[in-house]
Amino acid sequence: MHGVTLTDVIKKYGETQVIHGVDLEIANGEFCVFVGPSGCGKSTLLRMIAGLEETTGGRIDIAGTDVTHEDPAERGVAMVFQTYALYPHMTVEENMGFGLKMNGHPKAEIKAKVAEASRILKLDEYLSRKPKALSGGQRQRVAIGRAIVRDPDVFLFDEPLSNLDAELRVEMRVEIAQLHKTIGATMIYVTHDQVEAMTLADKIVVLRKGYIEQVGSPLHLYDDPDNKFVAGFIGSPAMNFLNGTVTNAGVHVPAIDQTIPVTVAAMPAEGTPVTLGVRPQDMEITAVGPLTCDITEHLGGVSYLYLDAATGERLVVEARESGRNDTSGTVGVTFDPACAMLFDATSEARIR
Ligand SMILES: Nc1ncnc2c1ncn2[C@@H]1O[C@H](COP(=O)(O)OP(=O)(O)OP(=O)(O)O)[C@@H](O)[C@H]1O
Repeated sequence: MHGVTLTDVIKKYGETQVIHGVDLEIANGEFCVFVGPSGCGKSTLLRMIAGLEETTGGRIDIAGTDVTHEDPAERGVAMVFQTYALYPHMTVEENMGFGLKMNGHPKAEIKAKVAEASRILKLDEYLSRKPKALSGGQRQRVAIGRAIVRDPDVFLFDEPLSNLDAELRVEMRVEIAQLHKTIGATMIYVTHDQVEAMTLADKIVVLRKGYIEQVGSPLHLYDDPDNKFVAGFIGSPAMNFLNGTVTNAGVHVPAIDQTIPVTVAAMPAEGTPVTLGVRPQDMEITAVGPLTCDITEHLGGVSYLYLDAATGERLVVEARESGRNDTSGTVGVTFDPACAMLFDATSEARIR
């Protein structure tokens, strides 16, 4: 396999360990997204693959070669950063070709490679402009172009869209997906935006506190999360979690004053506290129940209803916009018990 392999990779800053023995295989040509909350170690792991951070323990292989202690330039990777770091006094064309020029590549070859990158990224009409005469999205395309001309085995992206406004983010997200389709290279992409992760990734790696929580395709993580953390992180709005207790009829959930006939193979003993998880999309509002509607957000096609329970727990329900989501007074919720997931109240592991 000629992708990227991490074997028991560890990072320490002095006495502080921030990456705790990560094992991961990224196949050749795969689009892999590292996702997780701030401080979970995504950027550190990416920078270790790039060779910008020293690896304290374990091994990193790229394209079949152990690169753990190689210089960044020897690894066959190209990185695109959040800040584009373009040279302000150079044109787009010069910016894209600069790395190759420094490495002594012949002029004709540089011109051809820049032309090819410019064609892929639709930058032809901007080649003679300076960065200050470009929009944020165009600048980021130049930064990507600078990576493309180096023809790397692996592209590394560190939150490349986080400086762009919402509309441009969506546009560039689609362009990056197209780029991956066009050139088919292995790409590793760091973001804390789960929508970016869901839409771009072949494979998502969910990180938390320097550990991998779960690895899988976007839909696999959405449909079959291993624990409450992954279930809550993947999916928007986030999954609802409610406290419950196992009874002989299923799981009693005080917040909604219902016993849900959940069937899992490994049902804990009666009386065991558990957490019940149901996605906002899987719930429906009913006319009668113990929940108070706090706020309704109308998004056009759908609306989100924020409900308060007497237990202090909150729920979000996604409703199809009908123009008559009358939510004055109290309401209830209903859902197919087959949609509900159960988690251990203490360890937060999924109970299947
Ligand atoms: N030079 C350093 N010295 C000590 N600790 C560090 C250093 N750099 C990063 N860390 C710690 O390593 C952990 C991982 O940081 P990292 O930047 O990789 O997180 P991240 O997931 O990329 O977060 P963010 O989304 O906020 O960028 C954090 O707890 C951070 O405080």
